[in-house]
Amino acid sequence: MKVFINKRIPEIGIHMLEEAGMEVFIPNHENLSHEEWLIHCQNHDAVLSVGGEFRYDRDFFEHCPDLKTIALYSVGFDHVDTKEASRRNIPVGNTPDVLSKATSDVAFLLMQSVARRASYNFQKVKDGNWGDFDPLHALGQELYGKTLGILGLGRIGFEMAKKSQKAFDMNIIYHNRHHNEEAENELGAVYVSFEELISQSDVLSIHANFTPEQKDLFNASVFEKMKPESIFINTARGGFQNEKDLYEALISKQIWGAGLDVTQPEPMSKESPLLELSNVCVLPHIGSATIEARTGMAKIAAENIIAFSRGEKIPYCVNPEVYQ
Ligand SMILES: NC(=O)c1ccc[n+]([C@@H]2O[C@H](COP(=O)([O-])OP(=O)(O)OC[C@H]3O[C@@H](n4cnc5c(N)ncnc54)[C@H](O)[C@@H]3O)[C@@H](O)[C@H]2O)c1
Ligand SMILES: O=C(O)[C@H](O)CO
Repeated sequence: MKVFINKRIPEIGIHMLEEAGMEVFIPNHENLSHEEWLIHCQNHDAVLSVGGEFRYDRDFFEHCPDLKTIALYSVGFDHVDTKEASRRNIPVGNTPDVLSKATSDVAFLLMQSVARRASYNFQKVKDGNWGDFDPLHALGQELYGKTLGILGLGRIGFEMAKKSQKAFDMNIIYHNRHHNEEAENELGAVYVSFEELISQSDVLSIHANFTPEQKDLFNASVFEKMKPESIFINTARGGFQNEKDLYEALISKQIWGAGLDVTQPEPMSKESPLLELSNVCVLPHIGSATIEARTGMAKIAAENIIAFSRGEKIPYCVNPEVYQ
């Protein structure tokens, strides 16, 4: 099988594919145009797809009739029309679990950074403005015993809830498509409605999978129902937040602060007004950026393609209906 990888991944993944007898092609420059990417997909049996900038939609599939499988180098698959892939008998794989700890670590890091005003204080040091010990200045808030609300309590949400409870004895409430019994039994997590989630959370952290219907779910009407001391965290997808409304909510002190690993669009413009606010911390989509997670992702993506090449079901499949 001929496999196209649009960006270099940890060597282990490439090695596994080559060991299994595949011909692997990786372009020698990374910023592929849409057209270049499409041509490579047309000329290969499988694509190991890194990043979310290329969309696997109906138009894509029409242009690539010979592509047989897609192995995403991500757990999120919001850039793939999975129904269309299934209709064309194309199994699509993702990389769950191996990045749950790393990504939830980033949500946890953002929660603490915002609560203790890390961006603001770091900027002061960089500006040569260390300042005297001041009992009334740069005060953050403590997280102990507060309520963490999770939207989308799946794999990553569970890890975030677990570490927040262990570290800060936080109460966990959540809203999900279905009850998460493990979280209810192990962490005492309480299922609430979306309205209760937004009005009761001291920290609200998004860990749901993004779908187009959820675009701008967090908009002015939601922010105004949140607590004035609440912290908004998003490590899922930037499409969940209306950034203009988020900015308004922050400057009008409807909420206390925001920590984002994902923005809309990505990359965020350096002119974004959100970057001027001292109660905001933005990271450039680094949730899974650890050696361990990225290595695990490379192995899983390779396993998906190898299983496909052997005529087996791919082990991590986001469109299982393709096998029915
Ligand atoms: N920042 C990063 O680098 C990074 C890294 C990994 C994953 N992610 C994002 O995190 C997402 C979650 O990953 P996961 O492995 O935990 O997925 P998961 O499928 O285990 O969990 C997601 C949960 O969200 C729920 N859900 C979806 N929409 C919802 C809604 N509107 N309301 C309530 N619940 C909803 C689902 O039922 C599911 O239980 C991914 O889809 C991806 O977009 C980001
Ligand atoms: O969905 C994912 O896995 C991330 O966004 C990339 O690591």
